[in-house]
Amino acid sequence: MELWVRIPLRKSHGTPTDSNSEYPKDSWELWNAFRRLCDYDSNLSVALDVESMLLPSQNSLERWLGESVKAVIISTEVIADCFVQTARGYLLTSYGEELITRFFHHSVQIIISGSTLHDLQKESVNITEGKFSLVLVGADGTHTHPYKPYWDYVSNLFYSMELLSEQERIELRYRDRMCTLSQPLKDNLDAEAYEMLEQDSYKYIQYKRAIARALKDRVPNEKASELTTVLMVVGAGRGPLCQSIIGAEKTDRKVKVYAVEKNPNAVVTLHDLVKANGWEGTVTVISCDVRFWNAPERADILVSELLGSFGDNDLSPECLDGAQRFLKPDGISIPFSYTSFIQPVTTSKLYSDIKSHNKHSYFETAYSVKMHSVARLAPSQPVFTFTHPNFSKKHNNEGYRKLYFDLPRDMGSALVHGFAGYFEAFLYDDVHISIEPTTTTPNMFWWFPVFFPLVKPVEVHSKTPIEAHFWRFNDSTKVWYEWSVATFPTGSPIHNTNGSSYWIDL
Ligand SMILES: C[S@@+](CC[C@H](N)C(=O)[O-])C[C@H]1O[C@@H](n2cnc3c(N)ncnc32)[C@H](O)[C@@H]1O
Repeated sequence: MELWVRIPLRKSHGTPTDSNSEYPKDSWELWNAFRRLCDYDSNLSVALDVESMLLPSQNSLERWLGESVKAVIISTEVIADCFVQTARGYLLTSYGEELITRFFHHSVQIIISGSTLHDLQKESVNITEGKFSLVLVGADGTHTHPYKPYWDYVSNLFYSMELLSEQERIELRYRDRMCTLSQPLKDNLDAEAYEMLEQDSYKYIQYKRAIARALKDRVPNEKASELTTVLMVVGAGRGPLCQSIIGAEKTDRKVKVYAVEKNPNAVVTLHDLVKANGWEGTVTVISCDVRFWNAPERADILVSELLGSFGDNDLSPECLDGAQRFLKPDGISIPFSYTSFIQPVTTSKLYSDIKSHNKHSYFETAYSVKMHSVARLAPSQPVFTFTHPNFSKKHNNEGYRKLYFDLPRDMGSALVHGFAGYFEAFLYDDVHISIEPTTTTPNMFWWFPVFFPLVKPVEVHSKTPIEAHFWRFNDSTKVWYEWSVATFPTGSPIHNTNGSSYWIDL
């Protein structure tokens, strides 16, 4: 059985609960109290009752996008308020337009309730003005159904929605589908994964830009015909970064490239690529794990793309620590720095999906997911930063961060189901790639965000910051993250202690 609870969309200012009334001022509190009593049962959803098109603040509405909202109920009276009578007839105002279209994007049903308020025979008018103009009567002056104008209102909003971009259409089938994070160090990527990876042309454009700048800075114009720059591609895959280097050769710099790759299947394709392009004199293919390779000479530039959705989670720090042995003391690493970010989110959908497995370890695992039904509760903040090369003898790749997130004041309370994770990487100078929402590289699609769930969702209030703790640990065989929330009065236990549920093999 599925139960949809009809909740009015209401939030007035002031304290969440008025002491004189049983009814909370913020109807989200009502919903939250009820589903908490039902232990966050995933068969419980919301039908939001829009009482007026004079809506609560954007921030408070935002919370509902992460909740399991199945329907939005709009009464004919509310819609009638959107018809403003003018000298030329009726015009529709844009109140509520954004709310309804945002719910359309989440496949929420719109229910029209109440009796019809427009006597269309008398009020037969043609409105063609403005964005929301509608025809209230058919060409022959009749309507097939008395609710047609209300249906027209809603469908007009639907048809005036912006079309999805090509990329959004491709990504539709990945929305809110969680996958365990790949481990390209332990496992070998298959041909399909390389195929997808290589389609992300914007990433390679940025690499090409970074490599060209680094080559020019390394060798001045007047020495371009004399000096040869040695580049090592660490984790060359099937060769697109070698192509970026050769493409960057338009800088007229002479280059010698070592392409190191540990996946024997990718190495076969890499050899073919070198042969097909006649690069034998420029590119040497090395079939080896870079951590155990003895390079015949030192490199000027290390080029790598060993980044996971959370930056360091594909163990780029550990691999590049191994590779910098053969980098010249003044050598360059592309990327030279990367940072992970987290932000607290409400996402009933992902929480229910994890809960359905009925296994504690699933709540202590990070997932890659194209988040869609999600409310981002506060701006993201940096967690771990790694810079390369790092010749300091003391450095280790463990880390700990305590972060405070403030909910917007007008948001009201919210439920945190976990954290969305992202990365931003600087390749060379200011050339960067990012999936962090405020600095994201447009049209890059290979990396989806990471989701770190919480075993029990944590309730937070706008006056109390969310206190999050993140750790990165390693031992001789693996790397893992631990995380917890210590927000008063609830908080959470530490997740994934000692990497008991989720880890990345070294
Ligand atoms: C994300 S893919 C990137 C491939 C390619 N550079 C590109 O950008 O299309 C990472 C590649 O690094 C390889 N790799 C990971 N760790 C490595 C290591 N320690 N030594 C050599 N190759 C490694 C993987 O097998 C994989 O082919």
